[in-house]
Amino acid sequence: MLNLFEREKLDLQSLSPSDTAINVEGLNLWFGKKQVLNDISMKIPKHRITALIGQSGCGKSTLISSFNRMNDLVDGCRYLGKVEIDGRDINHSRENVARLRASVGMVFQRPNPFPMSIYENVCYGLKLQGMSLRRTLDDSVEQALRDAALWEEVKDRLFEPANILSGGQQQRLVFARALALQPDILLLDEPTSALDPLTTLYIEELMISLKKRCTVIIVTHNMQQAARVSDYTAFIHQGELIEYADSDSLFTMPVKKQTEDYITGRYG
Ligand SMILES: Nc1ncnc2c1ncn2[C@@H]1O[C@H](COP(=O)(O)OP(=O)(O)OP(=O)(O)O)[C@@H](O)[C@H]1O
Repeated sequence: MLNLFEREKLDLQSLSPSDTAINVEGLNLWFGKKQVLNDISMKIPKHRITALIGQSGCGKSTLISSFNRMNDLVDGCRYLGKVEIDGRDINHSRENVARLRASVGMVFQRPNPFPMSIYENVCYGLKLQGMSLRRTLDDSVEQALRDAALWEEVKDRLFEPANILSGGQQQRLVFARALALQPDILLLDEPTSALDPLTTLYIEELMISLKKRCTVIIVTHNMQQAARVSDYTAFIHQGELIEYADSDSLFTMPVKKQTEDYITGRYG
């Protein structure tokens, strides 16, 4: 059931620009004096799910946060190297960061609905973008909630506070909030680690269905999850990209010993 959108394997080394969602070239990143990312180069394919795995503190969240410049919010952060989206260097001083963050959405580990109604949560970003027509907002909210598989559960209480929802419902609400902006890329930072197994399955199916319309990048500590949902997996160790391959190969025939040790639970 989960492999509905299986496609041919792409050669990650020679991805064409039209197949590339994000092109990372020689990315180094420091928080103060501490180097957290070390010369990372990788091309992330469009309309696929790419998983980032690795020990706690290896730099996974920092790496995905460099895809929508969330690290800009951290004092003392500096970087060298390139992150290109649609051929644009997103770190260029002329980059419109608000527009970047709308097209590269992010969902975090813990559901973080805003302290407002379910409806207002979903249309928050749309209103910021200037959408004000009630009818258009209503349609967008309904569509985003349907896309996040939450509509049926909330359609009769859209104007109630979002915090009355269960944890799993709140996480789907956060997905709806990101999806309402029709992102090209969705960054998911351990999106199911606070959820029960059934809701996790729900969210995994949602991720797979999202591939049709956007590129999904997921940070996960759950190896089974990475193997189940992702097309490609990158293993990161102490800020370095150790191995990056299609998930079938990486999980069944890892090339590097460090990858094998990690996926077999010998460390981490
Ligand atoms: N805001 C920050 N200021 C300073 N150091 C930071 C900051 N955020 C992260 N770091 C450090 O950068 C390194 C990488 O952290 P990061 O959160 O990217 O790792 P991770 O692989 O996502 O870890 P986890 O799996 O535990 O979430 C860690 O050593 C962490 O302490």
